[in-house]
Amino acid sequence: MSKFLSDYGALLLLLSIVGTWLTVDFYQEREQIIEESKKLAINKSQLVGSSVGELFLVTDYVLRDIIGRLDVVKDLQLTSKDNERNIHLTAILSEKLETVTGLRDFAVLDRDCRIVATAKSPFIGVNTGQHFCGGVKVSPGQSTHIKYLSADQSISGRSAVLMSRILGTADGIFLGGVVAVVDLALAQKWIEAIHTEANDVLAIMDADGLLLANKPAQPDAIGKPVPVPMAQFFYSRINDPTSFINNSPYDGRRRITGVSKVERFPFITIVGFDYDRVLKAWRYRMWQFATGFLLLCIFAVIALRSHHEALCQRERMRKLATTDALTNIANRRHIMDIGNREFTRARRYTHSLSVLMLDIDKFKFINDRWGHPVGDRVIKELANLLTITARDQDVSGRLGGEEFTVILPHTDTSGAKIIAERLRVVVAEAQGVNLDDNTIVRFTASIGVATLNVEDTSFDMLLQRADRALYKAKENGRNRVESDN
Ligand SMILES: Nc1nc2c(ncn2[C@@H]2O[C@H](COP(=O)(O)OP(=O)(O)OP(=O)(O)O)[C@@H](O)[C@H]2O)c(=O)[nH]1
Repeated sequence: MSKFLSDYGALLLLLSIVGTWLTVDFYQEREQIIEESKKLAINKSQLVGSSVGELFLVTDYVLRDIIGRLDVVKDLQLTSKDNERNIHLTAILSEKLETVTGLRDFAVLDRDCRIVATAKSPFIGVNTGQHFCGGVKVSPGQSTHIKYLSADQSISGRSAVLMSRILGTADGIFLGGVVAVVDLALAQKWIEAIHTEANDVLAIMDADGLLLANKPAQPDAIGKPVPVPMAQFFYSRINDPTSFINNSPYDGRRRITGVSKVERFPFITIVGFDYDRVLKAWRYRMWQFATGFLLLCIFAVIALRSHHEALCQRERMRKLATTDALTNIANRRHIMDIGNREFTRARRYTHSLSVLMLDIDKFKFINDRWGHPVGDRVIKELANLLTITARDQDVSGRLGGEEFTVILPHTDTSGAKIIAERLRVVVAEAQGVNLDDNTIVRFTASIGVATLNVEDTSFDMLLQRADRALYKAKENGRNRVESDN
């Protein structure tokens, strides 16, 4: 596994970088979509607000117009007996009522807040009991007041928004005024006509936090306080339009909500976009990418694993083909390949090249005395000694039986003899092979040395000369080094 990681770590790292980059990119895109939706929700709430404002602006103009036509002394002290003036006033109010859609009635109030004339309703003489009545100080000159009236507060028994334009003296004494009764059903109808996507919401709230109209319609909630978190955006607490993500207090759905004040009038408009719908396309794309990326990762890991397996298999085959099974050093074919390559190179670049031929002395005796398995152990031990004694650039191999060779690149005769002698000593002085009965089988080796000369036409020839030198070493008493040069 660790080899797999080290071989393919770069690719896996690249995959994790791409994965991280995709995650960050998707996260940023999601944030951007939410931010844009927040802005859009604010814009839409302002748009709704400006339409609401327009309705009240028109009403306000009409109220101003009516108040301009009033005779403060006569009209605001009118009694039901003053029939002629009453008819005249009713005519004005009725005519004006025609000009604005969504108004239920107009009423003129006297200084005691009693209705002295109306366009339609029969409530003459009734005290409206508005908040500016009852001797409280009002603004000097004309001022506008808006108030939601629930069905049980209303003299008509129907909920409405009262828009009043009143007159005050310079000392703030209420002189009377005109009231427009705005039909909330119209606001509800009007808000329902605004296009919304599935699960989006629209709402209008008054300055006291009461719900005036909403989409989808919830008649039971109209005129009641809006629950948190919308309620925290009561008129007096916000100035600038604001947006947030919340779970609706009505249906529990998560929404991106924009809230803004209606300009000049005490209303708040709320627009909520369904969170899931806003992010639907993004989520779809994210899952597409995530699935694609996951499949790519799985595919990459499978492909890399099989590639890795193939490489390991090839490496195993190569080792099997080039390594001697008993000793784990180069086998005859491999050492001959290396020898041929070194021979060509030495010839071409006129380097020196030497070979050693080793043979365990009296090996037949070892086999006969202790058996073949012990003989094998001796062969393995010699291979081990060769490996640890040879220099990095030297290559040892087993030619067969108890015969070994060591190829010494860039090594002349004297150097080769020194190495051979060192090897001979190492073998002769080695611990030997320790048997179960504590018998120690020691052994020696004879070594033939040959160094490349001009007459050698192949590596094989060089090896034959080393073999001749080995034969000489055997003849001269074994456990010795002889050279053919
Ligand atoms: N245990 C074991 N013996 C082997 C292997 N290959 C060859 N032999 C034996 O090695 C012995 C080689 O002996 P010889 O070539 O006669 O020479 P020697 O006894 O080593 O005598 P000198 O080389 O003259 O010192 C033979 O008995 C072979 O059977 C092997 O892989 N394992």
